[in-house]
Amino acid sequence: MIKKQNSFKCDDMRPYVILNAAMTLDGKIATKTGSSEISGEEDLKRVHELRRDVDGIMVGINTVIADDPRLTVHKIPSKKQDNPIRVVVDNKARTPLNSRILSDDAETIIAITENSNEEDFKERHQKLEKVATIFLSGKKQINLKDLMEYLYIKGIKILMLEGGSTLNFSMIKEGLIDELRICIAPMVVGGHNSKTLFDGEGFDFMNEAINLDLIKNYRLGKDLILEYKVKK
Ligand SMILES: NC(=O)C1=CN([C@@H]2O[C@H](COP(=O)(O)OP(=O)(O)OC[C@H]3O[C@@H](n4cnc5c(N)ncnc54)[C@H](OP(=O)(O)O)[C@@H]3O)[C@@H](O)[C@H]2O)C=CC1
Ligand SMILES: Nc1nc(O)c(N)c(N[C@@H]2O[C@H](COP(=O)(O)O)[C@@H](O)[C@H]2O)n1
Repeated sequence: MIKKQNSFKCDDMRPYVILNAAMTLDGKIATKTGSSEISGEEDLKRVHELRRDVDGIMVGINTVIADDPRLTVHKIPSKKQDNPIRVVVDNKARTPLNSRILSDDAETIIAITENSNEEDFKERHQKLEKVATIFLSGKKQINLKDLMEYLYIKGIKILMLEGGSTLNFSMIKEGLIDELRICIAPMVVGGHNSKTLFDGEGFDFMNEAINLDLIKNYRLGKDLILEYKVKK
């Protein structure tokens, strides 16, 4: 159980953030059509043990729309209390009301902007308010640092980030990721439009890169697991 370990701490008023993802050898986290079943059975078990051990789990809205994830602990024996609080980063309140993430398996927090020019924004906001906890922040884009502070105050001390690639890049660029646990599957799918582990706007030069320390690597079934700490 990782909750009891002291190494999962950061100095700021924010959760310790672990990015977990599965990618193909060519760095893709989904194919060009959005198909994303990458991990082998053993890796999925590892992922669900991690979900059980964290306080919260966060994804971007495009992941909710593409995958309709549950984000619960359901691949290992578990109780309802094992499910982490689910968090969606969703500027324009686009989370579909029939999403599995809104099930009563756990609390769901949807972070949306304070205002949006989008048609029906207010109406969508009001509907979501009835089925989820709403966190308001930012004018056009969620302020991720404010969101992290809010989650910390809510009691989320360890947060698992489960993608997708746009949110992954924003989080690491803002210095909000502490650790990465990456499953590399022995597969190649190609495609210049296929999502990679980090997309977003990217950096211009190598000297801007985020540097990592490899702390652990091991085989798990057919897959390779790499664990890194982000150098501060
Ligand atoms: N293999 C794996 O391990 C995983 C694969 N995936 C795959 O990733 C793909 C989705 O990734 P992607 O399309 O990049 O989308 P994301 O899931 O990263 O969602 C990105 C969206 O989040 C919203 N957002 C709000 N605030 C921010 C912020 N501050 N920074 C960044 N984004 C913000 C924006 O949407 P808006 O402005 O509209 O609100 C943005 O377009 C899917 O195909 C999914 O299957 C996902 C997770 C894991
Ligand atoms: N670790 C991992 N391996 C894969 O192969 C994946 N496709 C993902 N995807 C993430 O898991 C979500 C689905 O979760 P549920 O099983 O529905 O709870 C998906 O949305 C991605 O965040 N992860």
